[in-house]
Amino acid sequence: MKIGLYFGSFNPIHIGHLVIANHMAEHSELNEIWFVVTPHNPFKKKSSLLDNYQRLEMVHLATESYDKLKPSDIEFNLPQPNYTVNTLAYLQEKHPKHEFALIMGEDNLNSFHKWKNYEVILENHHIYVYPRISENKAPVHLLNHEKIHAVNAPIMQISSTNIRNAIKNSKNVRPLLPQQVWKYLDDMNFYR
Ligand SMILES: Nc1ncnc2c1ncn2[C@@H]1O[C@H](COP(=O)(O)OP(=O)(O)OP(=O)(O)O)[C@@H](O)[C@H]1O
Ligand SMILES: O=C(O)c1ccc[n+]([C@@H]2O[C@H](COP(=O)([O-])O)[C@@H](O)[C@H]2O)c1
Repeated sequence: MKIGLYFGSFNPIHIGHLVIANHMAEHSELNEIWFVVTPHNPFKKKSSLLDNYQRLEMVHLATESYDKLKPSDIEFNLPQPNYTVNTLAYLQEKHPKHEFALIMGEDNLNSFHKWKNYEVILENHHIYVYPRISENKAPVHLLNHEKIHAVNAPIMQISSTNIRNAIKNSKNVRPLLPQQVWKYLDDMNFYR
């Protein structure tokens, strides 16, 4: 099977993430999309992060009615911060018959050349990149790389950071989140 790995902090998962994952599941050769919930992105501070299992629960609630979208807690027991190259090696060993590709927004491709062993990732995996509005452009050698594929997915200007800030300021964020995720967040008083 061809699996698209959608790595993220998902703090919280929002409809921007879901629209992209569903687009990839329906309009590419990928059979399934796995949302890999990252305990600790090497480039981000951990302080504003909800607990791993609470973020995983939100991904579970968001994806449970989609056959091709699955949550993954594979990074929970791997060393932190989580370097994607290590997770990919672990996954490939665990599932030798699957072919793993990465899904990432243009914002992540801009800094991809700073990721640990990014050349090794590119040697072994295809990367599907979808458009996001960002100030920087990715380096040309990456944009033209044979393993990097641009995907014409819709652009949604939503971010988890804006959602967290809006909740803190008592704004209504309900349309930006899958309904079950909003209810869970609200019941648990998250991000207030
Ligand atoms: N609105 C969106 N549309 C498409 N992709 C998105 C969107 N928001 C985030 N992504 C992508 O989803 C992946 C996981 O993102 P992440 O969990 O960091 O969400 P985020 O909204 O960017 O979070 P934060 O604001 O906390 O940095 C990344 O590859 C990121 O580029
Ligand atoms: O491997 C790296 O060096 C590396 C550097 C920065 C980010 N990543 C991963 O990229 C993913 C996207 O993270 P985020 O927080 O932007 O959703 C997440 O899984 C991070 O662990 C990985």
